[in-house]
Amino acid sequence: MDKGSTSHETQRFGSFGSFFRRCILSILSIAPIPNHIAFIMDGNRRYCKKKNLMEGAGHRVGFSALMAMLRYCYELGVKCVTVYAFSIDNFKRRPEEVQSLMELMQEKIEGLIKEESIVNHYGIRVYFIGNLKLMSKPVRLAAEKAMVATASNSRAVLSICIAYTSTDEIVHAVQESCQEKWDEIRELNASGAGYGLIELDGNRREQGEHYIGVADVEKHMYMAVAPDPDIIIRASGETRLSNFLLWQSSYCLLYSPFVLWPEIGFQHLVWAVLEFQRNYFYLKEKKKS
Ligand SMILES: CC(C)=CCC/C(C)=C/CC/C(C)=C/COP(=O)(O)OP(=O)(O)O
Repeated sequence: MDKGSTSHETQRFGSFGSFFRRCILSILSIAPIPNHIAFIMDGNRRYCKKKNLMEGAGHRVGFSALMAMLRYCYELGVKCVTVYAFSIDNFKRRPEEVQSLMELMQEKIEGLIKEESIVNHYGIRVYFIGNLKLMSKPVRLAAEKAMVATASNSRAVLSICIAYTSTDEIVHAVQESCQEKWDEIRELNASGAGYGLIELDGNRREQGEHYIGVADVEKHMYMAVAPDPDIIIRASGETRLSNFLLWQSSYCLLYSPFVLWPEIGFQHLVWAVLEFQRNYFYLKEKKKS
């Protein structure tokens, strides 16, 4: 078991933690459980200031909070968890801060695939989502290694968004869709079938009609590895999405507890899930209409 998660939990619940948690999780399981929860881990630097810690310590405690949260989610039966770990905009921070985050990330990603890690304990397949070539080489290599090492895990999914923004994801998916269509057209023309833009998919189209549909773009999204999230939990009370899962969050519940990410706990997950359950049938109807 990940040491970080154990200490985080012990601080919160003491020795009754595990039993108490299991009771609550069983009660919650009576109603529908969200399939996919996404987290915006906001407030790590503010935590550092609040506790007078050295710069960077907040992100370390934040990682422990994440490990504990993953455990609660997977014990509850949530199949997919997504976390916003590093946005493309975060590259604008001071070089020392970016460097320190890269080092932390490399260390923690390497830790994720160790035998005793939470990932192996729960059979989690890990995906790194985003424009990975923007990350430092050691982080990119660690991320690729973790994806390969966990590729046969099938009980749950963890998507870690790094060098990610939604707008970048959408632009990338549109570009890929255009490229795919263009390749199809070229192939058809080369085969001598005499097709062109107008008759690519067998239907005649008027000029100005579009060839790229929602499904084409969706298929090329980085986040195509998971269904749309049911809940986004953003720590620190902020209600902005900050360029996170914009395409995927139309029918998703946004829950923003007034707590800094390193201080987030089991109780915040419980409230978010209760809120989801309270809105379950309403949201289901909304998705249909
Ligand atoms: C491998 C892995 C998943 C590592 C994750 C490590 C981790 C907790 C990263 C969080 C990074 C980040 C920029 C959080 C936002 O808080 P902030 O720094 O913007 O703090 P603030 O909101 O107080 O300014």
